[in-house]
Amino acid sequence: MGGPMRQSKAADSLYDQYGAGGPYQNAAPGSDGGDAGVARWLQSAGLQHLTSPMASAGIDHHHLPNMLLQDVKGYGAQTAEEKQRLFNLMRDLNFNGESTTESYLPTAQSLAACALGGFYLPDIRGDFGAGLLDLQAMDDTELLSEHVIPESLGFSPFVPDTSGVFGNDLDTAAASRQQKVPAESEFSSSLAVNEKENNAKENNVAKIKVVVRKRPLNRKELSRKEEDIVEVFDNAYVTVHEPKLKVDLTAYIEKHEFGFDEVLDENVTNDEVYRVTVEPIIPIIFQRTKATCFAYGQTGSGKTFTMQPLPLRASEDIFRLLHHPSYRNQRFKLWLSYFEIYGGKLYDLLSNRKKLMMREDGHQQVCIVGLQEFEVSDVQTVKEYIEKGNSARSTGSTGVNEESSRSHAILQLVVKKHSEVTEAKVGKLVGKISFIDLAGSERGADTTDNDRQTRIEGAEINKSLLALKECIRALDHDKIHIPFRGSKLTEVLRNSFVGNSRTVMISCISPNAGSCEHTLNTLRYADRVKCLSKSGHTKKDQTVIPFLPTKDALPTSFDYEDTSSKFPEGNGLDWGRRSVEAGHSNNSAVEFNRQPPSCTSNHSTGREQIPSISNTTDREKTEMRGNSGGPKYVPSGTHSSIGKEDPVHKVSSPRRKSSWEDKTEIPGNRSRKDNGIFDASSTSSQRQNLNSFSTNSSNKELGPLTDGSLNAILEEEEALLAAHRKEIEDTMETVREELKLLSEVEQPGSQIDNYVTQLCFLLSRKAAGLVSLQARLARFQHRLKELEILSRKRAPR
Ligand SMILES: Nc1ncnc2c1ncn2[C@@H]1O[C@H](COP(=O)(O)OP(=O)(O)OP(=O)(O)O)[C@@H](O)[C@H]1O
Repeated sequence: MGGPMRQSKAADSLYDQYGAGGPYQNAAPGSDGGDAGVARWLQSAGLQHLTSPMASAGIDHHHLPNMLLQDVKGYGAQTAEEKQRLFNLMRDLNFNGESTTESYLPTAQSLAACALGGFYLPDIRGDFGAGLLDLQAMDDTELLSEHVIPESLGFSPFVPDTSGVFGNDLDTAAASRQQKVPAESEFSSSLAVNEKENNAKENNVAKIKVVVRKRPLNRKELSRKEEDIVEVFDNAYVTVHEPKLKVDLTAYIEKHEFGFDEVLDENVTNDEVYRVTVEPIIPIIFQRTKATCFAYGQTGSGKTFTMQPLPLRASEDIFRLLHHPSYRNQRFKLWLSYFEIYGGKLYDLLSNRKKLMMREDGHQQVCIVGLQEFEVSDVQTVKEYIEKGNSARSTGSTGVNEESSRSHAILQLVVKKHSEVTEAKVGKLVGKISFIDLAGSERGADTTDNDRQTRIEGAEINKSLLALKECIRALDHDKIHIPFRGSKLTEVLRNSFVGNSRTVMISCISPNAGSCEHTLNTLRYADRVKCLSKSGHTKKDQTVIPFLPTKDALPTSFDYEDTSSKFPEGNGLDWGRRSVEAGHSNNSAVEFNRQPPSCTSNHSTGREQIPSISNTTDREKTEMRGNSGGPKYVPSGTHSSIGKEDPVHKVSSPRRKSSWEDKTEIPGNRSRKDNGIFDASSTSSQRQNLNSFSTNSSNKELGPLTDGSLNAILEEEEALLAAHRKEIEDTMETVREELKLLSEVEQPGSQIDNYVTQLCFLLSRKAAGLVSLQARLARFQHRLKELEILSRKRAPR
């Protein structure tokens, strides 16, 4: 990288300026101009005030590195800007005079000093050599440690071009930069601009962004005349009007308000979703960032609908950047992989669902052994891989969604830098983005319903969603310990979360009254992710304002009259408290009134600024309405949904999800409920489970199917299968030996005694193997029974 050519060119140009022909003729490094020369260098960098302490120690350019140690020695560069100038100066020295003596290598001390001062300049790193000043690489061994030409970053098509050199060939720009040494004022101002740009880039993309997307009412909901109870306003707030019944059967509305970074209503297109979620992250993927975008929400709320277009859009923009003059000479390539986590196990969706193993290397880097990565160089290929992967996903049918995801699907786009000579596969990670389509959040309910397999699936999903939330929260609080080991999902994502990371959570919600409880749970989950965030603003589920119906209102009807003006906030809360005291059994009201004050008081309005890059995308818009085939939004009717339970969640056996196109509603799902398969008890037990996702949820609320027992059962299952496989192999080996023995004994003159002894040995071996497998099987059966008893204890029928 950079290579001797570049250095000698730079050295020549610097020598022209500082040495032979330049204004500082006597100051050529290594020359006897020595002290005066160093003083002039410092002056040229606006650091003349640093010369006096040096003078007493005898000025020598070898002392320059020590000047970074002001924290230790009490002199030298004091501010980040001074340090930056000093570094630039030393870099220039390195190009020029130092080549005649020894190269400057920063000492551990100077590095530490930089770290202490919070000083990190990516554009300096490369000039000192690969990774030498790469402080980020210290806690992130996986990332690229080679020099990525930094100048390019300012010219990203995603960042407004203020430099005026956008579009110039990189080499030309670099060469002109090397030849031109700016005058002092120019130097300082360009430095300031760079610093500002870097800060702006950092700040524009929040570390964690929580976005809510509401889908329109679907055909089935419309035909049932379900109410739309979700109201979005100001693109940042969402109100859920929860229909409720009092003990005397009069209807009222509880209003729950939340605020997030973005709230997208039912009219928002997938294109706009991309713009506010993933698009701002793409340029920083090229700046050694690992990003994660995931969709969370109940089944049928639109996670897959939302997630599926995103990787394709992202790859379009990544390709655009790869071909941009800034990057096209960098030998960057894009790689794609797609796998799913199903029942705590990993499967490669692009490799016939090959089972994958997760391993941790010595540097605690998680490797997915056997995962196929494919190099992609155009959008069409990306699309084909995504379609292939989608068709291999495990899905089942729920009452809400005919093709419901039963797994977490993870699609990763990885930018790697390849060296000139090595084979194709080898490349250093520059940055990556993972897209995760999570399984339906209500799957935790499956821990007590359905068959055993579905319960285990549900428990695993439940556990992983809680673990994910815990990890995100820990990350946002810069906690040292991130509980990655909480689940397979978080373990797999570990690499994406450490170091320079960005996370976008898209919470998908359904608008219909029947999904109210799930919608609230989703919003509370999202709120928990953001609520305690020091960077996040969250207008919390802040009021419980009962709508008291007029006398002639039917007990089962409600409307959306905004009661906040009639009832001051305090009244709502008081009412809520009274309802608890009066033994009101509604969990939501109780839950709400237990909200920690820290959350409810956090009403900051500061929203993150997402740089607008819409002028850079002239792609066809994918309209959510119209060409998507999805249902059109229709204003809610007046028919009541109070008392209706949430649609069914029974799942069918796994099938493949054949979705690239939108899916259509299957009316048949409803009749299953009508047939009485899904009775009230199942719904109430679901509700019981759903409460474990509530605001105050913690892992212990998962009940008996939590970490210990679930992990144990999954491990035992794994061990049983492995033992069975080994038993088959051993048996086959024994059978081969038996066949050989038989053929030998049939030979004329064979020893029958020998045959008897050997057969005896082989049969005992076979029997021992079978007994051992039977014992393991019995143990496993026992564990399953225990699990079943625990589940039933938890949700008595
Ligand atoms: N914003 C939207 N606009 C139009 N249709 C939508 C929207 N969101 C979802 N849909 C439609 O709703 C149905 C369910 O969506 P989807 O499969 O994305 O749900 P999901 O949350 O992924 O469910 P599961 O967790 O069960 O997989 C699909 O037919 C989809 O086309």
